[in-house]
Order: sequence, then structure tokens, then C-alpha cells
Amino acid sequence: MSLTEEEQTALVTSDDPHHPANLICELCRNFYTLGWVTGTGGGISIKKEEHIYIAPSGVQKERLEPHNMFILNYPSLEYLRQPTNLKPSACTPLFLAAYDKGAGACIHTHSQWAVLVTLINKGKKSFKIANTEMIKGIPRPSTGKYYGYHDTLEIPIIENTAHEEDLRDSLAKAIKDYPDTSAVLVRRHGVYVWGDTVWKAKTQAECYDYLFQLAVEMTKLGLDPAGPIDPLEE
Ligand SMILES: CSC[C@@H](O)[C@@H](O)C(=O)COP(=O)(O)O
Ligand SMILES: [Zn+2]
Repeated sequence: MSLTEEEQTALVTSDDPHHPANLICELCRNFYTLGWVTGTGGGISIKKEEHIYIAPSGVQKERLEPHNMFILNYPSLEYLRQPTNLKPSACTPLFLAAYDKGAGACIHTHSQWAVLVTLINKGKKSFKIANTEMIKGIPRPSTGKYYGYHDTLEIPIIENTAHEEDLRDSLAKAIKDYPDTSAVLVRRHGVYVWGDTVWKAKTQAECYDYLFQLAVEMTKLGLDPAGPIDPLEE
């Protein structure tokens, strides 16, 4: 299905700030200030019905403009729009793994908290944290609810590869092995977080980042992020 130039332009042109092409630009500017998408790394993709919006590869993500967006048809994976002289994000196969799981948006951050949490869990296949209020912002699909304050949240960690696209198989395996997860950490690299909608993906990415920072700081203080509540605390 090839679209005319006009039809392609219409897919990235809107006065609605919530249109995916506009939102990707706005959110990347926000994420840049958080240190999530600096130095061209990281990014976000949004799915609107059968259209998946993807940013170009290797560009400053905080300077994106709506007309820079690639558009993929889902599930045919045919490109409907490919801006000239640009390549789609190397994260595309990873974003697609999240869409295959039913996501409406997927965020990839290079947050240093995500990187550090993989380093304090040296040799481990997952990161765990419990008894923390912000866990309640993370959905638990098997229960149809969110995690509870006393639950243990477990996020898989996969090993980094030299090229982003080569992470696809291990990310897909982690999603299969941890059916309740909505995030996958990549050692020495960052994290992928997805949600049913762009807003859920965003708030969940914020909760995860908070929990990663908390876990790093707790570990520095000799506290176990997944440990029980100390009776002397209260
Ligand atoms: C600082 S380069 C980082 C990239 O290799 C990659 O990890 C990344 O997250 C962004 O890939 P990109 O293809 O620019 O969207
Ligand atoms: Zn990356």
C-alpha cells in the first residue's frame, strides 16, 4: 500500500498536540531534560490504530520535528512514510516486540539510574524491589490490577549487544519469560518500558526510573531494595 506524498504529509500534520507525530517531539524534549534521551540515544514510539510512529536514527531526539517521523503499518510492517536521507530508529525491532505484546507506546531510556541498577545486580537475570509506594504505579497483567505496596516487583535484565537491533530476540524472550513485566532492563545500556497508551507508558517509565534511583541509593546505604520492612523503622 503506497501513499501519495500528500497522504504521507497528512499523517504527520496536525494541530492536535496529542497527535503522535507532535507528541513524540514534545515527550522527547521532556525526556532530554531528565537525561533519558541525550546524545541521540533512547527514544519513544507511539501506535495510533494501525500506524506506528517512529523517530529517525542517530538524530538529536530533543530537536525532532513531526515531519521527521517514519510510519509503519501494523501488523503488515510496511513503511507508509520514510523521510529521505534518514533511517528509522535502531530501536524499531524492540518497539515492535512491545507492540506484539499489545502495547500502545514504548519508551527507551538511557537513564543512568537504569544503567546503575543493572550494575548493582551484577550477574543477575532480574532486579527486584518491594515495600515501596511507587510500585503501585506498575500494572500486573496476570491480576488485571496494579502491583500492591507489599508485592515484589521483578524486572528482567538482558545483556547488551554491540548493535541495538540485536537485542530483539533476548528482549522478546524476557517478555515471554516474565509475562507480568512492562519493562526490560538492558545491562550497561538502559531500559525499555511500554504501556497500553502513551500516557501509561510515560507514567510507568517515571515510576520505574524512581524505583531504579531508589534502589541504587538504598544499596549505597546498605539497605536491600527487595528486603522486608525493618520493624525498628516504625
Ligand atoms: C548514543 S547512540 C545510542 C544508540 O545506539 C541506541 O542505543 C539508541 O538508543 C538510539 O538509537 P537510534 O537509532 O538513534 O534511535
Ligand atoms: Zn539505546
